[in-house]
Amino acid sequence: MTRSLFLLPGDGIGPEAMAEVRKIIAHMNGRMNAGFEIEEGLVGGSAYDAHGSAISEDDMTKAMAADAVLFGAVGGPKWDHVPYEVRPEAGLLRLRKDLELFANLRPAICYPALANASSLKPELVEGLDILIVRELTGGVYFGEPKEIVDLGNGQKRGIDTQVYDTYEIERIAAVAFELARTRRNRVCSMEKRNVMKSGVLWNQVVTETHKRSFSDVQLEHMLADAGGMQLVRAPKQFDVIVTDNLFGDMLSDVAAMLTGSLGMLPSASLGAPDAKTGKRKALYEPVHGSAPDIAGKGVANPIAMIASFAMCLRYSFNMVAEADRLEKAIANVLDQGIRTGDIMANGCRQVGTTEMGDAILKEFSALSA
Ligand SMILES: NC(=O)c1ccc[n+]([C@@H]2O[C@H](COP(=O)([O-])OP(=O)(O)OC[C@H]3O[C@@H](n4cnc5c(N)ncnc54)[C@H](O)[C@@H]3O)[C@@H](O)[C@H]2O)c1
Ligand SMILES: CC(C)[C@H](C(=O)O)[C@@H](O)C(=O)O
Ligand SMILES: [Mg+2]
Repeated sequence: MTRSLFLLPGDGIGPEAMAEVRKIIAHMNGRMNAGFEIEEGLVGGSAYDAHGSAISEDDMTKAMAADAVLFGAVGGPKWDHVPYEVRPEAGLLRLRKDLELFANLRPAICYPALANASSLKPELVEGLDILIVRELTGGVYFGEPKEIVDLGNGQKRGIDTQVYDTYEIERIAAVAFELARTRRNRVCSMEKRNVMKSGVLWNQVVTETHKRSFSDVQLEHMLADAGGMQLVRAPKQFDVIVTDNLFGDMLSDVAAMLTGSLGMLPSASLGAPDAKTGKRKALYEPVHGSAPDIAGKGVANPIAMIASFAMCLRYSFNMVAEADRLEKAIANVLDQGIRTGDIMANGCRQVGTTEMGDAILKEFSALSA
């Protein structure tokens, strides 16, 4: 059996973190006969430097054809002044849109060993396990018009448009409710119906979807600004949070700090299952960016990238035992007091990206023996 993976390491710390996943894949192919077939492409600034666009048509075709895409990170100051249409982030947005990856799962789990690394008091985050389900192909990210117009009087107007159709809200709500059933059975939907028409519709459609098909799940609605406040006041009150593209972007960065560092948060971006094969397009990416401030220094935390690969094993290949073991390996390494700089604490041993990756691979290998 072959399993095709398309790797897009990207820019900054993306390639550094991806190198650690590549080692795990090689181990799984060698020792477990996993049959991963890897191809690699360029995305973001590195693609722009090579051919003037944020992703080539050839690489888009490969991403479309692969069983799963693993994505590092894109962006950085070097490309701050390239045209907006070909900026590094445009490559990621095109992948999400063209592969129709509408459901972005962003779990925020506080590993017991990291309760002290969070900016919140340890008792607020100990045992935290929440899942942000972010709508990923709609809203203000993609709505038209999206432009800067010259008003002719020395003024310009920047316009972004928030748009949501019923079906887009229904399908993301259904994903959240289904996932809640496998967890603690609670969903909190966040929007701003007090100021946004799209928020009014979001609230109505989530309520109707719940009533129609998921009334066994507990549903709560919260205004997104209050939701942000509640996330830092008492984060453990949440199980699954479902929200739109922009609120989901912001709230997941907030949730990242509950877990200790942006370097800890993985994500899975999933499409709808194919009607015939049941297979879904999928891209796995850490929540963090290219971290220009630490890129090239070999100090980045590779855990978000490795945990994204664990999500890939679970959601794209149904390799649930392997995914569990990889996550357990991460937890064990943290328990041993091994830390990258972003999660460093007193009495722990600080290591670089490669050593952290090696330690996780060693533990994973031991757990798999
Ligand atoms: N998915 C993506 O590719 C993605 C996501 C977010 C931001 N970006 C892009 O990345 C660039 C930088 O953005 P930013 O600085 O706002 O966000 P960032 O996530 O790159 O960095 C924010 C802070 O977190 C730290 N950090 C992030 N990941 C880390 C890791 N794995 N280990 C240790 N520390 C880590 C960084 O050092 C930095 O101090 C921008 O061009 C932005 O558009 C890309
Ligand atoms: C890089 C950027 C386009 C992206 C987003 O805004 O969705 C990032 O911040 C994320 O969280 O994945
Ligand atoms: Mg973000």
